[in-house]
Amino acid sequence: MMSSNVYSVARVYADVNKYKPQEYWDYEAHKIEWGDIRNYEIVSKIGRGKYSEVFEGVNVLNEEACVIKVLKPVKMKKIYREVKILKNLTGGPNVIALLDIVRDHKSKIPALIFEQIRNVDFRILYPKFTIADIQYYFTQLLIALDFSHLMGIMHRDVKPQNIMIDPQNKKLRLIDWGLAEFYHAGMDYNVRVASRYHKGPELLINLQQYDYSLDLWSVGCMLAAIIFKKEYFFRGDSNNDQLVQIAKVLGTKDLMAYVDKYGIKLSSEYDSILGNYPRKPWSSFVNKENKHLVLEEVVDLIDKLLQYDHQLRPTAKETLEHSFFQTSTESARQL
Ligand SMILES: Nc1ncnc2c1ncn2[C@@H]1O[C@H](COP(=O)(O)OP(=O)(O)OP(=O)(O)O)[C@@H](O)[C@H]1O
Repeated sequence: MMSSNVYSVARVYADVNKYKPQEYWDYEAHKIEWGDIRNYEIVSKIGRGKYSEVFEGVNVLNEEACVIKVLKPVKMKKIYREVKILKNLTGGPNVIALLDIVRDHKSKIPALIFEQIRNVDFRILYPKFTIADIQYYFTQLLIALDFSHLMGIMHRDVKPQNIMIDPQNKKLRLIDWGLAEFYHAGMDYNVRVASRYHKGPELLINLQQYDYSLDLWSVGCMLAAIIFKKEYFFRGDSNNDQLVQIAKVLGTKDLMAYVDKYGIKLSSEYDSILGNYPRKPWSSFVNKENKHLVLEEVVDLIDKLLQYDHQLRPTAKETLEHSFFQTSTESARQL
């Protein structure tokens, strides 16, 4: 919904959809061209998400492996949105490629056919990362995000589970565009997006005019988790507690300044739980296990990404230009 009170607009790519033809972003008008379901066979089950069941499959025409994402019954509008966004982004760097869309004759249940990535689970992969691996894979992720933002699309669910990495081929693909949305300046968006540990403060304070910078918060959460060797960096046990966990690190004072800057009134549910937390220095997270990863430059980048104020976070492109990605492991200094 377009708001009559515009209080926040993206610093970059704010007008891209304004200059694209309506059929680019008007996903409800999109007509799906259905492929032939007989071209695909299920091989085995890989995963189950909130919105789908995912299988490894094969294209029987060319014997090529693929992934079959069978959608659970949700609003057709959400399916149209995911398909339109995938069609707009397929072929872009490090974005999962949508190969076909089919549906079951009887049930009419749709399935999306994707390229298959030989993913290694992040709980196995990330703990083994060297600084060079972190630089390489975050570069690949940021390239995908900058491309998607340039195309007027926020992902809104960046998290390890949605980043497929095939370490043998050093291939990274950003998947699951099911929560992604077109950005229109001045639009009020639903804050019930992203998964809890990667939700930006804007979502938790109910600031609806958020933008691409939401994805950079999630990137910051992932980077901090890997560098400081925690499975998740902010781990709340409810949405409200998620903001408390953030405030325990970034402090309550800056949170209040953020809320005031955009004229947001904090929900009274926070009154009793937010406390008066001081800012924690990043050095307090350093320990024996992680200190070889905690370089000055990467801490500076984490500090810039994990800012309450979404407008102050670096963009995907600015992040790519950060000195961390120019640092060689030999010359780097630990914090
Ligand atoms: N192209 C792919 N290659 C390899 N594995 C994939 C691919 N696409 C999906 N998967 C696997 O299937 C899981 C679920 O896929 P996806 O995230 O698209 O579905 P979802 O229903 O939206 O999930 P969620 O509810 O977790 O957001 C992924 O986390 C991943 O493990």
